[in-house]
Amino acid sequence: MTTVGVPPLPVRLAERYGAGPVIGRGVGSVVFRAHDSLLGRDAAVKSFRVESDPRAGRELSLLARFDHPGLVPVYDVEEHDGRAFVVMALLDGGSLTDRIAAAGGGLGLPDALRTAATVGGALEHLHRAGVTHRGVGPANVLYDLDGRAHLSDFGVALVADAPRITDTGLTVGAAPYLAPEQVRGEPAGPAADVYALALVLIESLTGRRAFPGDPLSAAQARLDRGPVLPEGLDDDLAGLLTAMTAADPADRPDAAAVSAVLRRALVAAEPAATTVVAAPGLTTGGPATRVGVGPLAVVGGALARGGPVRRGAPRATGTRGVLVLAGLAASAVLAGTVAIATSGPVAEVSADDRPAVVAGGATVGAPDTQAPAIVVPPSSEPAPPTDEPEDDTTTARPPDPRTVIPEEPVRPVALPETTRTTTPTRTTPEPVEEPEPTERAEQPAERPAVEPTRTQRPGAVGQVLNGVGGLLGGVLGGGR
Ligand SMILES: Nc1ncnc2c1ncn2[C@@H]1O[C@H](COP(=O)(O)OP(=O)(O)OP(=O)(O)O)[C@@H](O)[C@H]1O
Repeated sequence: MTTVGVPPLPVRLAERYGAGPVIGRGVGSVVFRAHDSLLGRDAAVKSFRVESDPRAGRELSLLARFDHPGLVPVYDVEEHDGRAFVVMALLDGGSLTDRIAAAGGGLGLPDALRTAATVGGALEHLHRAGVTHRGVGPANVLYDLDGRAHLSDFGVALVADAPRITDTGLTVGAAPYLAPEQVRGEPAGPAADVYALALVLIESLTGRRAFPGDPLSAAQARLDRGPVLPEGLDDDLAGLLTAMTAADPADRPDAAAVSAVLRRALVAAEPAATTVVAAPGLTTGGPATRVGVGPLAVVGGALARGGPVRRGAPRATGTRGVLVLAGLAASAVLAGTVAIATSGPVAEVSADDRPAVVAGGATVGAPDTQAPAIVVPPSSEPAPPTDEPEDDTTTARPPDPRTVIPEEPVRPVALPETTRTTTPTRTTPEPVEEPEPTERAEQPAERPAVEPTRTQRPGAVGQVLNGVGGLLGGVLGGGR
């Protein structure tokens, strides 16, 4: 068995785990297969560099305390010689990225909701423990062989919370899923995870990024407007996605409220899967039919019934946004990942406008008070594609036994006052027939179901982007 590129396991782990081949690589990390000789099962080991610091070990040991069905189970951890080793369950079912790619035009509504509800529950668990994930994205949603979704990489988020460990090569956010406040370089709390989950759900439903295009224009777009929602969504789901992607993090529902609504939407959608074929962009095929999730009884302006939500309200862009985006450009964010890394000077900024991009490419200070650092990742080889069974969501089938059916009656979900008073802005006339795409970058295989009609104005950020765009050439990838 070849173990090329696998860092040597610390003695204690080596006594129990036999290292196997590399499964994949992230930004500054390697994941490899291992065999647990004690329990006679395979596992996955993720290794990444951390400060050689007693705190690293202590922070890592907290990982194994997280126990939630929506999180990747962590079996063991150790810090040795400046490297962290996280032994976790081997999830051989591929990632949500793989599933979306295999489905071609988006997952069916039940499948998309099931995954989103699971991730929402995992986020609720993490947030209650005071941990913000900061890396929510399809690549970090892994499936076991029974098809259950698990949010991975939460350990990295935890370790990244330790200021002294943050100076190392840890990923703190996947560019395509960053919330506006992260793009602007403002503190990123749990609301950023909620925002990212909304983008993940939209992508799951449509098969396309909510903000397509290269990382720079995608970053700029989310400062200007909300995402375009999939066509045919029930008003409740559209309202939920609108609330989750509110420009102001304080206006977003928390993960608990989100997962409650998603679970109920899933319960309503499951039986529908036996009879309803969704509209284009929501399933892999079939005649267009409106997709509903049933009466969710969600209160609050953004979530209440009352007409489909199509947003696109212009958003103010501050100086920080300019600086962070400039950092994004200048640092050539390979594979669309915004990362803290160990090498490469990037940019220097004033303390007043600190987007957490500092010379040397490392971030200083607690991530909760800093923006993602922008650097060239030391290693970002794409993980090999994983064979993933394609979901046939158009096939009639009984309700999925994995669905969590809440026993309590449907209850209103309280949202922040500010959310309730949010007035969604329509940007798309209804009904939409054969809309002409307005965003041409990163062309999807098929025409988006709904396109914004608002023309983006470059503004300050755009000017910066225009200025640095030439430097980038074809370096920037599409992100994870
Ligand atoms: N528990 C696991 N079981 C099976 N495969 C895994 C597991 N954890 C990660 N992988 C796979 O290993 C590869 C690298 O994962 P890793 O978490 O290091 O990178 P990433 O999440 O893509 O990026 P980053 O860590 O930089 O955010 C990915 O293809 C991922 O699907």
